[in-house]
Amino acid sequence: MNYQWYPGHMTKARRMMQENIKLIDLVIELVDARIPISSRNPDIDELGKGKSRIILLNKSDLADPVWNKKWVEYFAAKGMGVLEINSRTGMGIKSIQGLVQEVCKEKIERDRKRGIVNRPVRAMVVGIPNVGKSTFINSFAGKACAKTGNKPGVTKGKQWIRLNKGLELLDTPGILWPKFEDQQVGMRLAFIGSMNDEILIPDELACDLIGAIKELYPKALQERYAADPVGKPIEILEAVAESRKCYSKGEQLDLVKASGLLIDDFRSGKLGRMTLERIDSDNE
Ligand SMILES: Nc1nc2c(ncn2[C@@H]2O[C@H](COP(=O)(O)OP(=O)(O)OP(=O)(O)O)[C@@H](O)[C@H]2O)c(=O)[nH]1
Repeated sequence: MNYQWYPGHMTKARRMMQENIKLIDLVIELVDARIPISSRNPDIDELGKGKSRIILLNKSDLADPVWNKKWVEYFAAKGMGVLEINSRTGMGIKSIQGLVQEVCKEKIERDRKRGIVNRPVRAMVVGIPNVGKSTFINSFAGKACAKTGNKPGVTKGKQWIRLNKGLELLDTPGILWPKFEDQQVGMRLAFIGSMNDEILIPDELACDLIGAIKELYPKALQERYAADPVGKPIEILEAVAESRKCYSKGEQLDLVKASGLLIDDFRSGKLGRMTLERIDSDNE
C-alpha cells in the first residue's frame, strides 16, 4: 500500500511556527515514544535553531519500557533535555520544571548579567498531529494555571499560560508535519493512528503491522491470538479472525473486521507495550 501523507495545511503550519518561534526561548517537542524518529518533524532542528530544546517521549505507557530508557539515552547523548512522559496520567510531568531550568540555564544567566531578573522563560509545545499536544498542555498547566491576557508588544491574539514565576507557555501548540515523503515513516504513522484511517486499506495496514510486530514481538501474537508467529502476515491475520470469531455471512473469515480489532489492540496497548522504531545505523 502507498502510505500517502497529505500535507494539507503545511504552509500555514510553517508560517505560524516561524511567527511564534520569535516569541519564545524554549521549544518543547513532543514525539510518540513508540516511534520516536518517525513522529518528529524533519525540519525541527532548523526551525528551533538558537532556542533551548526539550524533547518529551509521550505515550510512553504504550511503548516498551526497555526502549523508552534507550531512547532517553539516545536523545540525551545528542545534548537534548529529554524525559519519558504519559500526558494522560501525568507521569513524568513533574520533572519537566527542573529540566526547563537546566536547559535554560544560560538564558537565565545571560538575563541576570544584563540586570533582567524574573523574566519568565517562554515556551511553545510543538509536535505532529495526534501526538498528544493538547493533552500534554492540559496536564502540564493543570487546573492552577491562569491564562494571561494579550500582552503589549506580543502579536495580537497570543495567549500565554503562566505556569509559575519562571515559566510561561503559549496556549496553542505548533502543529508540525512529519517526513511525509518517506514510505516507512508513513507506514509507522499509520500504525499509531496519526494518518487518516479512511485513506488506508485495513487488511493491508494490518498485514504490514503484523509484519512489524512479528519481527520485534513475536510472542505477543502467539499469546493474544494463538497465531503461529512464523506464519505469513495473512495467515496470522486469519488466526486473529478465528480467535476473535470474526466471520461474515456464510462462515467466511471477516479479515477486515479482524484487521480493525488487531489495529485497535495495538493502538490501545492491549497487545503489550511496543516500540516499533529502534536505534540503528540510520538514526545514530
Ligand atoms: N495512552 C496515552 N494516550 C495519550 C497520551 N497523551 C495523549 N494521549 C491520547 O492521544 C490522543 C491525541 O491527543 P491530543 O492531545 O488530542 O493530541 P494533539 O497532538 O493535540 O492532536 P492534534 O490536535 O491532532 O494536533 C487522545 O486520545 C489522547 O487521550 C499518553 O501519554 N498516553
